[in-house]
Amino acid sequence: MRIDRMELSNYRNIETALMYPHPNVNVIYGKNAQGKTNLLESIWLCSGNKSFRGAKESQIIQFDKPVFQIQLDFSDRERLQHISYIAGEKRKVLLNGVPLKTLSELSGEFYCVVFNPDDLDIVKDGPSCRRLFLDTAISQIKPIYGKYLSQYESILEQRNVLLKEIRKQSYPEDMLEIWDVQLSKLGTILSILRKDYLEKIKAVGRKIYSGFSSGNEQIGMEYRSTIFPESTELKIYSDELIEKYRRMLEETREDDIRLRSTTKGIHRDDFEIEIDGMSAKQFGSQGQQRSCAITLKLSEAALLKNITGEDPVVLLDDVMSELDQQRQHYILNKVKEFQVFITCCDLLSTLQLEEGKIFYVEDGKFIEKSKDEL
Ligand SMILES: Nc1ncnc2c1ncn2[C@@H]1O[C@H](COP(=O)(O)OP(=O)(O)OP(=O)(O)O)[C@@H](O)[C@H]1O
Repeated sequence: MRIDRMELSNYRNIETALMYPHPNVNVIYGKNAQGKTNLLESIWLCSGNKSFRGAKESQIIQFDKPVFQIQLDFSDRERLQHISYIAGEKRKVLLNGVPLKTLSELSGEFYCVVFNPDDLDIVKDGPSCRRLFLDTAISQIKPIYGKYLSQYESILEQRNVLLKEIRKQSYPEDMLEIWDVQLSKLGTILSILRKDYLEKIKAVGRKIYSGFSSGNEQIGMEYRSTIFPESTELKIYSDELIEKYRRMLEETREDDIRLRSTTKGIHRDDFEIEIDGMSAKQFGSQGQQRSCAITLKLSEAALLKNITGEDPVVLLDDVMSELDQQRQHYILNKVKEFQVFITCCDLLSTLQLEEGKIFYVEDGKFIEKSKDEL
C-alpha cells in the first residue's frame, strides 16, 4: 500500500500542503512544533482510527477555520483509490467518490501502523500497556477477537460488582459460578489467541531486532499468563483448558471477595520482552528499549501484511532520538518492504538517508529537499 499523493488544508498548523511521497522512505525533517506529527496524524486518520493523540476533530481544524480536508490518493495491490476526508460541523468521508456511513469503513481499505513516543510505554510501563498493544494489534487482523474481548470485559465487570455484593453479604457466593464459566470460556480463547500472536511477533521481531543491533543482540518475548503458568499449553481450545481456568477462579475466590476484584485472568496477564535473556524493562538502555518498541511496531506491520496481503503504511514519529548511528541507519535504509514516513529533528540523522525523499517542514509548510540543499 502506497500513498501516491496527498493534499491537506486547514489541518492544525498546515494551511495547505501538497506532497508526492516516495514509495519507500520519506523523512519529514524540521524543528520542534513545525507540523511533522500533524502530517502523520492526518495519514493515520485515513486508516479509520481516531487521532493517536486523542484529539477530537474539532481540535484538529485550524484555529478560526470552518473545516479541515485531507485528500489521499493511494494504491494497493489491485487499484488506485482515493479518500476524501472533510470534517467541520459535520464529517464527510468519501472512498472513491462513495460516501461512507462510518469512519471504521476505512479500516479495511487503508492500513497503517504508527509508532509514537508514547509507545515506549509498551516496554517501559506496566502490563496494561502491553495488553493494549496485543489487544489492538490482534483486533485489527481478527475482528472476532475484539468482540470476545468486549464480552469478557463486560462479564468481568458484572463479576466484580457481584464480588462487592457478596462481600456485603447481600448475595451467596455460589452466584459467581455462572460468571466463572463464561469468563473461563472467553478467557481461554483470548489467552490462546494472544499467545499465538505473540509467537508470530517473536519470530518476525527476532529478524528485525537483529538488523537493528547488527546481529549483536537477540530479542525474546514470553507470554505470562496468570492462569496458565506453562504458557506452552496454550495451543488448542479444549474443555480441559477451560476447566483449568474455571478452577483457578474458584481457588482465588476467597481473595477475590476480600479484594472485591477478580485477581486472575487475562485482564492481569502480561508479556515479557527480553534482550539476550534479560528483561528489557529492568535492564535495557534507552536505545535498546526504543529499539524493542519499534521492533514490535514493525513486526505488527509485517504480520498485517502476511494476513491481509497488503503492506501497511508505517508512520514513525520521533524514532531517531536515543538511537546510535547504526540503528538510525537501519531504520532509514533497511525497512524497505513498506512505505515509511519518519519524522526527525536532527539533520545528521536525515543525512544518512540513502534512497527516498526528504521533506523539510517549517511553520506548516512542506518543501521537498535534496540532501545537498539541507
Ligand atoms: N488546531 C490547530 N490549529 C493551528 N495550529 C495548531 C492546531 N493544533 C496544533 N497546532 C500547532 O501545531 C504545532 C505542532 O505541530 P506538531 O505537533 O506537528 O509539531 P512537530 O513538528 O511534530 O514537533 P516536535 O518535533 O516538537 O514533536 C504547534 O505549533 C501547535 O500550536
